[in-house]
Amino acid sequence: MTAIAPVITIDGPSGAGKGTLCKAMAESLQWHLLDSGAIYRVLALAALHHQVDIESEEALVPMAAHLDVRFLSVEGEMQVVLEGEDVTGEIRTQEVSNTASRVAAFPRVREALLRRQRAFREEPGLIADGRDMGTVVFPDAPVKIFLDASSEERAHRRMLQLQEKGFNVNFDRLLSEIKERDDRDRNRAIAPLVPATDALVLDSTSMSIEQVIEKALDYARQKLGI
Ligand SMILES: Nc1ncnc2c1ncn2[C@@H]1O[C@H](COP(=O)(O)OP(=O)(O)O)[C@@H](O)[C@H]1O
Ligand SMILES: Nc1ccn([C@@H]2O[C@H](COP(=O)(O)OP(=O)(O)O)[C@@H](O)[C@H]2O)c(=O)n1
Repeated sequence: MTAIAPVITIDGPSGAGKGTLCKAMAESLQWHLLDSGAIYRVLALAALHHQVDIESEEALVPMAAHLDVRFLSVEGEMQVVLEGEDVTGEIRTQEVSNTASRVAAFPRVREALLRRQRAFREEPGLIADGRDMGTVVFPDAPVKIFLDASSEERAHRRMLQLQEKGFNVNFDRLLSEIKERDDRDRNRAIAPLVPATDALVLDSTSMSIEQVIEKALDYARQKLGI
């Protein structure tokens, strides 16, 4: 039997710091990176571009199955290309964030995206960022981390991040959107946002980025014996 590449899954709610941690771990270990949220975001954007009804699972499933998306690495940064167009910035807007969490609630949409996500599993290993990486997509992953933080802290982080990118954002609106999205992600019938039973739960509310990276890398190295 061929050995399959190891996976480190990082799941958690919006703004917990998953993307930041995954990028740092992928760089440190020189492993591949899967940003599964970006796939749901691209699907949401494609639906908006093509005026597909985002309430219609029927209409979304074929889009998900045939999504023409490429993830490129340009000077160490991920570039997202949808149907030949660079949509790296556009998939991070609040409208796309909210639409992504709505299309992600449909079971057959998730099913249609499973194989695409699993294809990222390649040697020497994969760092997988999302909501259901440890529970559904890679249940056999040897290292699973669930990264959390209070909703206020996450909204604050997201506000600073969006402001840095030049977006004009209101904290109260951001907080209520984050809570609404968390509720939808946590309470959906399929692949809800919940820590895997064998995940290390890390609350980053009072931790710096450096502390989170150090703790996660120590834990992963110890579990993998590397
Ligand atoms: N422990 C932390 N303390 C303070 N800010 C953080 C921390 N972790 C991440 N951030 C910042 O919060 C923002 C959201 O982080 P990100 O990695 O995009 O979260 P997620 O992928 O979970 O939505 C980024 O601007 C990031 O730099
Ligand atoms: N594995 C995943 C990843 C994202 N998603 C959905 O996609 C949305 C956007 O994911 P994201 O990881 O880019 O979101 P942020 O954490 O960056 O805010 C989430 O709110 C989820 O609804 C999902 O359902 N499953």
